[in-house]
Amino acid sequence: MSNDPLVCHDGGSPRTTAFEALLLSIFQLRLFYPTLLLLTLVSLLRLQYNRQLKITRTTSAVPGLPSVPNAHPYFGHYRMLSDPLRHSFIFRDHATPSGISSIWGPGLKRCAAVLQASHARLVLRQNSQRDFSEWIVRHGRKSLGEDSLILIPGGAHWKSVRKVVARAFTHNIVRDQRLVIGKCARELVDWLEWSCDADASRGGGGGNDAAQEPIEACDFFKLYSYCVFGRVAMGHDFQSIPTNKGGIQRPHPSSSKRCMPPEAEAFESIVANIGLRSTSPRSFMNPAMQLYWIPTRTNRAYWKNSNMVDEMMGLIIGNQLDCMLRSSLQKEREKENKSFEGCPAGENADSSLLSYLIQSSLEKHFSIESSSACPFAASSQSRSTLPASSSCAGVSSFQFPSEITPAARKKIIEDISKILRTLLLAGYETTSISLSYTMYSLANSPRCQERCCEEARRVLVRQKKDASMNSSHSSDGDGEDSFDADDDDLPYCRAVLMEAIRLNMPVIFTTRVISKDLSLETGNEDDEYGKGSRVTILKGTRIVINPQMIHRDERNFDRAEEFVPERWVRWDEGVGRWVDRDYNAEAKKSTEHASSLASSIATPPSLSSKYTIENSQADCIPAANPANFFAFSDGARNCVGRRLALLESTLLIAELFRNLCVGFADKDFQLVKKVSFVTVRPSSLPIKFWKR
Ligand code: HEM
Repeated sequence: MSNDPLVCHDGGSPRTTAFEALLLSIFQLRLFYPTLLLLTLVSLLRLQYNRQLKITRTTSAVPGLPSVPNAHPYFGHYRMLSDPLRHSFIFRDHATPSGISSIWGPGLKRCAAVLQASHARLVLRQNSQRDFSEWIVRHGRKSLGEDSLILIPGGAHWKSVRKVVARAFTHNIVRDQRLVIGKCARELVDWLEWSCDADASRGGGGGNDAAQEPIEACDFFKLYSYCVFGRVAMGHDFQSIPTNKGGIQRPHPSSSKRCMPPEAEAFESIVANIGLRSTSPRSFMNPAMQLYWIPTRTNRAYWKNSNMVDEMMGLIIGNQLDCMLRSSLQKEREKENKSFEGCPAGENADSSLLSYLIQSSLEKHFSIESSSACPFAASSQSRSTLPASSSCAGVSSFQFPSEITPAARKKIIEDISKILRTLLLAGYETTSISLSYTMYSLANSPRCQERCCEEARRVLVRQKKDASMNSSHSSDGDGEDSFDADDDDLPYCRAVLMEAIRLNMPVIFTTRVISKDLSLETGNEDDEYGKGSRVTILKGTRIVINPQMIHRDERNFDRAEEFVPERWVRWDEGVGRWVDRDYNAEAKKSTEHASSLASSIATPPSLSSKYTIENSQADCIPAANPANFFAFSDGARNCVGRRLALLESTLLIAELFRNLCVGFADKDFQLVKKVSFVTVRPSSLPIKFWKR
């Protein structure tokens, strides 16, 4: 028997009571209208989807240029381009002979992609407007602050923030940090050498064939870049590189992931969070991922990590600021001949880039607020401590004050904390990924490892000789020699890094929105476009620049797919060292005396005769044009931390290879990459080191 309440069971026709009829109508209304609404929505979405599909498949984003087919209707080509190795063919195969194609960006944004270095250079040098998706900007700003240099699209505001940051990264300021960086490199290599000995004593033996614990390259080099960032940019030691000090046995570098300081893990999780919330389609529909105040597990973890990073940065910046204030007061007192206790012993007010950031930030506040309230004007109850020269007149007459108002102190700490978050995001992973790619390239090239070793040993010997003559040699205090050199002293090691990131770039791609119509050449002599033909790309179009594809194109570099550091440097017999190659001078010389060029190549010293043939083949490569190298981008919006990245990576390469060799833990290793947020990294790169 049916239990349906709407059926009469007395044998007659079904009857409904008034109440049941009401229920029925509500039930019907309830389902009918939402269903109707849903169906309408789905049809509209389908219509829109088909429209976009038609547009993206059939029309060119930039008229006059070949279009890359099969764009995703909502994400354009961005998703496809995000893995430059797998998808590079869609640029090359669907471009004009001079390498320009037309693509759709997310939300049907009009984009042109360029492959030729001269086009990329033109775009980067003429424009400083970069754009990210609304979602990335929204979540990025939440985590990195409103004024995050990376996220500001361009314009006057970007210029003023960039000025503050760029001042802390000038050539000389970064160069002054070489001893601090050299010491970090020495500590990391000391740890590795200790692990090689430990492996050997456990029966692993030495050399390439020995069984050793594999080291995950990215995790391992993160410890180094975190250490350098802490000491150089913040004047703080995070102790991310384990030492044997204090009698505690350090772990093997194969477990480097577990050595990450908690603040570094917290920061990484914040960065991963930006990526998750702003690039995953599932997150867009999930209110708990979009609204930070909902007490979900992800949001609670986010706030916990964010507070941890804020607290750590607040403490470090506050200490440095107070120290600088005390120093300033000390100087003032000294002038007045009064004794005063300044910074505690060992604390140096001007030791790190942080001091320059603080100073630039003070100057910025100072000049901005000079017309209204000066941030350093002491409150009514405290004495006026501004030195006479630091009146609120402007930057040029700036002198560090000895006291500031509590509100100004808080503001400065907040501002610098945001700048440091951005620098950490931009500099920490990029450097560790670059070093990992360098190990990948060197593991494939024992020949280049040997040349790095030769250069590192030679520079160290010369350094010792110079030091014994001047008797001002600095040692790291542990009886080990570390480099008192910068990357200009180690051109071969620097060339190795440049060549490694030429082939494998840590940053996926960059974009510029062009501010005025741009005319680019589209053809060559023997193609359908013809030499001299041009296309006009309209103002407001987004230009996509994928450096790795530009770097791997024969139009821009000879033997583009090969790892040949010698394209950047040559051996100079006269000075007895590697020197940077002068592309323009060599290009001129080669057209004038083509035949005499090969015979003019000097033979560099070698540790063995093992690689004689390969070395001489490498030495014959034409010079690379540095203007075609975009790993740090170009123009006004290039990488602000380039100097630091080059210095820290070069010093580590020299320190590593003077006594060690690198190889793959697995002999059949194949590089597979993964995209995370804005970087492309090896999904895994297990390597091993052994002593020479
Ligand atoms: C090998 C390591 C590095 C690589 C490959 C790299 C690469 C890049 C690239 C490609 C850009 C984008 C520029 C553009 O859009 O045109 C960039 C921007 C930036 N980089 Fe680096 N970078 C590295 C290390 C660093 C370091 C160590 C720092 C600082 C500590 C840093 C700070 C920045 C900042 C702040 C920006 C944004 C500049 C702006 O928008 O004006 N980078 N970097």
